[in-house]
Amino acid sequence: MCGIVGVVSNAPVNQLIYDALLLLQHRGQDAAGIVTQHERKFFMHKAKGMVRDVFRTRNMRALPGNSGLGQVRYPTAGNAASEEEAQPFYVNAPFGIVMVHNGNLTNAHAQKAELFNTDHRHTNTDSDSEVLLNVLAHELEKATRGTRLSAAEVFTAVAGVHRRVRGSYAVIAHIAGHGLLAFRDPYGIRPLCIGRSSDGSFMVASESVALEGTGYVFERDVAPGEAVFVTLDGSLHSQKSAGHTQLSPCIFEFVYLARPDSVLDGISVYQARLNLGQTLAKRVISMVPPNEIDVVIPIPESSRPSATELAHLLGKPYREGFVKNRYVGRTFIMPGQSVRARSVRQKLNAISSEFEGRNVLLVDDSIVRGTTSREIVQMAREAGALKVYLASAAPPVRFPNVYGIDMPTKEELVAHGRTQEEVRQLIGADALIYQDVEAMKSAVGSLNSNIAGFDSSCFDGIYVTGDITDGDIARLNEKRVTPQQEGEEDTSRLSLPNATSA
Ligand SMILES: O=P(O)(O)OC[C@H]1O[C@H](OP(=O)(O)OP(=O)(O)O)[C@H](O)[C@@H]1O
Ligand SMILES: NC(=O)CC[C@H](N)C(=O)O
Ligand SMILES: [Mg+2]
Repeated sequence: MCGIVGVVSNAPVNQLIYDALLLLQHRGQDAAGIVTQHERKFFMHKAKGMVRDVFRTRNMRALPGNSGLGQVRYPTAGNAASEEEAQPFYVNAPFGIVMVHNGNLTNAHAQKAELFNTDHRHTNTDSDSEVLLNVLAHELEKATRGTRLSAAEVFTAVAGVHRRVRGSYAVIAHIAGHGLLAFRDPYGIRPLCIGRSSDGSFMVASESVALEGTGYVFERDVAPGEAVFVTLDGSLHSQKSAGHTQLSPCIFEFVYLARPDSVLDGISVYQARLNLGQTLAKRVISMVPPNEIDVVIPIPESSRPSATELAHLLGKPYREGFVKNRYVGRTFIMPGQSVRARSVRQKLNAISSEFEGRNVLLVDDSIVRGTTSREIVQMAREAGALKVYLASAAPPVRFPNVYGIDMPTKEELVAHGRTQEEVRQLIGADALIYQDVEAMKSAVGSLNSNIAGFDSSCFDGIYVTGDITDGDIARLNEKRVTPQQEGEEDTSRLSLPNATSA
């Protein structure tokens, strides 16, 4: 995941894009970038870091113009450390295009070769997004050969992109002098929505929170396989540009990635998390007698809605036993395992009085590598808990994600190849209760009957774009450079002796 935003307005957009990126910061903390357009010229600033650190006043002043786009990056392809892979990406022909991408292509290697061998286009990084931009540019060149650019040519080009690329892609591109283009892959794996302000200007963004927080009114989601083109004078054109489409959003957006105050594809993320808490309550009651639980404690931040609902249904007090340092970012989306492990204790601290002499039920939204849960269970014991039970509002994460979440190999997932009992021992809990896969799908799916299904591949191994083989996964990881590969100690796989001696 990453956060993306694009705007066509009749007033300067630099501050507006900055504000929207701040509202999407939870989707990417590694790099940020903005491009604006003024008199057919693009102005860009991008760098590694969070939005507040990347944009100083002098950078903001150098972003003039009434249209533009931006991104916050969470690297899931190429080199996490590379400044050059921060987005937006730019190509000068045809017309001049800048683009931001949320998602991951699963055939970037093949497209890169085709770009080089057949289209004679050079890409200079290992980013799949640079490949995607060059495919778009090539298709736009083909569609406009000998004609002027209008919405029809733009949609022909996007149809060409759908024919060539596979994987997940929510995209916003700006074509110099012409307009803003947004499109979503045929499965709508990553979210994208569109809104309008009272003065008639448009915003396209990953999540509705970015619209609401900047004074825009949510209008609708971009449909899977649909392309939307807003010309610089503010007229909107849209067309379904992909053949077969089937809305199958990533269920992990509802579990963890998105902000709870967003509504994605007609589903309130907050309500989805409450529902997950309800179904989890049934599992908890079947595994731990409620009279053995004194208190329900969430692991901040994302598990809170599920934990409140769970506590309510169990009839147990809900208490805040951990305080989160708000200046430490989200641990799961940090690149590199050792930095993630260190961050858990920097980020969360226990309030001993909530634990002393009590049997506590800790609730998290998901257990991925097990980094958070193992530390937290130890901290609860150190704070004086008698029994420490752990419940996860999501089922075990057992399969790699290829659509833009940083879970590239199954080996690093704590539940891969292990029984629930083995995971419990590793984490050191007295009981471990996971959500059931089907219960998760119906808890979220019941909130919008128009959604045929979800991409739940990290839980069930079913990839909505078709079979993904171990070879594909290995190839996707071939070009990845993580901080570990740049010299950090690799502690990505939890091992049993460490866990039990703790
Ligand atoms: O098993 P793990 O590999 O540790 O990953 C899972 C944890 O990571 C996330 O928290 P994070 O700190 O990223 O964000 P949050 O504050 O939104 O909960 C998630 O909410 C879990 O707590
Ligand atoms: N997670 C994402 O959406 C990342 C976009 C792109 N694949 C990158 O790594 O930069
Ligand atoms: Mg968390």
